[in-house]
Amino acid sequence: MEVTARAPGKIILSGEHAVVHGSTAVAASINLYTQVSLRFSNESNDGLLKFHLKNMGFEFSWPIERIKEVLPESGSPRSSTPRSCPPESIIAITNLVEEQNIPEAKIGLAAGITAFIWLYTSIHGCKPATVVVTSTLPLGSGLGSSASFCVSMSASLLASSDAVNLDLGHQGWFSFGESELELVNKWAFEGEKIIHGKPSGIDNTVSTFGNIILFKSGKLTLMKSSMPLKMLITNTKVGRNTKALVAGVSERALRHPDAMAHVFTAVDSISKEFSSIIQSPASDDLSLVEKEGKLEELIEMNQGLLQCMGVSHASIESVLRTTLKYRLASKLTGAGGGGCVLTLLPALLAKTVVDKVIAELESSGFQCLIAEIGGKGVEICFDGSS
Ligand SMILES: Nc1ncnc2c1ncn2[C@@H]1O[C@H](COP(=O)(O)OP(=O)(O)OP(=O)(O)O)[C@@H](O)[C@H]1O
Ligand SMILES: C[C@@](O)(CCO)CC(=O)[O-]
Ligand SMILES: [Mg+2]
Repeated sequence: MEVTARAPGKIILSGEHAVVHGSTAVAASINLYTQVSLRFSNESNDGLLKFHLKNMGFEFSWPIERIKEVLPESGSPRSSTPRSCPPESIIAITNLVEEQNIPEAKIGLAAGITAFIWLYTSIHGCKPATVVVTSTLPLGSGLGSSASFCVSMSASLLASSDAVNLDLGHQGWFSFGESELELVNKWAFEGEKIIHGKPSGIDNTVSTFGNIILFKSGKLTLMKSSMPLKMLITNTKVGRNTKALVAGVSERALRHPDAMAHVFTAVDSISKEFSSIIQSPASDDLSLVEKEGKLEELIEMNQGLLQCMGVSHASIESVLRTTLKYRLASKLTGAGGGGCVLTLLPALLAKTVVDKVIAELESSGFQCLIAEIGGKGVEICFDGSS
């Protein structure tokens, strides 16, 4: 039997970085996905754990016996009890990853492969299998590729474990029940910790549950927007690493605790106001245009505070200057330092203007897309019946 899971990427509308320090943030799923397929091999077969990154053309494999030797604890997996990877296991897994001789230019993948080995061996122990990953998300660009990788991985592993009871006769994509989703989210968070260092959990949570969410200190509230939220996403194509950016903000907060506490509080207020505006119905008191005007101001204020945290970048500033020429408000999304920028496209904005902004951004070498936001979270399907 083959089981496949797919989990969406995300945009953060307000509150990245500050959310790691306890502030409120607002995030939405987008219609770009990571997909993971898992098929167990016959015990008598080649005795390998195979891991294919299909888009990138990489095929890695480890003899099961070698994994048992390096990770003796993997003999007793506990799929229903999410566990953090202890430092000694990180060292052991790093050895397994290094044996694969990943090219230097792709060394960022090592973190994802480490998370895979931890999740696989913790949930399934030492069974031979083939795991194939495909993704339509750009990696390391702020759209939550690491979280959607960890969520789709955890979902495919759990769907084929004793921890969840599923109807194998299901046709096409279907969703887990609430308690299974919670378990997927917890395991994915353990994977994110390996990739990110100190994640807030917002990325894996929105990838698991989909929708638009309000998130604070590990707790989510599902939201419904009462207004259209059309977002232009511009990828600066400047590579960066969330772990390093998150650590940089924490170091700044240690150096200037008072000032940074005020920055985080200001972001908290911005996220709360943002969520109340998008949820409140348009009325005579506040028309759609007025609501959009307020959101634009909050977006600009949030970007200013992100710059204050030290996570903007020349490429991000360049996108902001271009969109400002068209009176459009933008902010970085995700960890910053490059990666993607969000621009609110007001509902009544003429298509000719949208086309012009996109043309100008793309002529500078950036890549634009308009994603659908707030769709479903993680889903699974059996035997390619999608
Ligand atoms: N499809 C994938 N296959 C293997 N590893 C992946 C995949 N997607 C993500 N990763 C891992 O996640 C890393 C990127 O995560 P990172 O958190 O830096 O960026 P992001 O998640 O795209 O952006 P953000 O965290 O700002 O939303 C990659 O370097 C890799 O280790
Ligand atoms: C930068 C950050 O706030 C969001 C990354 O998408 C990190 C996190 O919350 O884990
Ligand atoms: Mg990430």
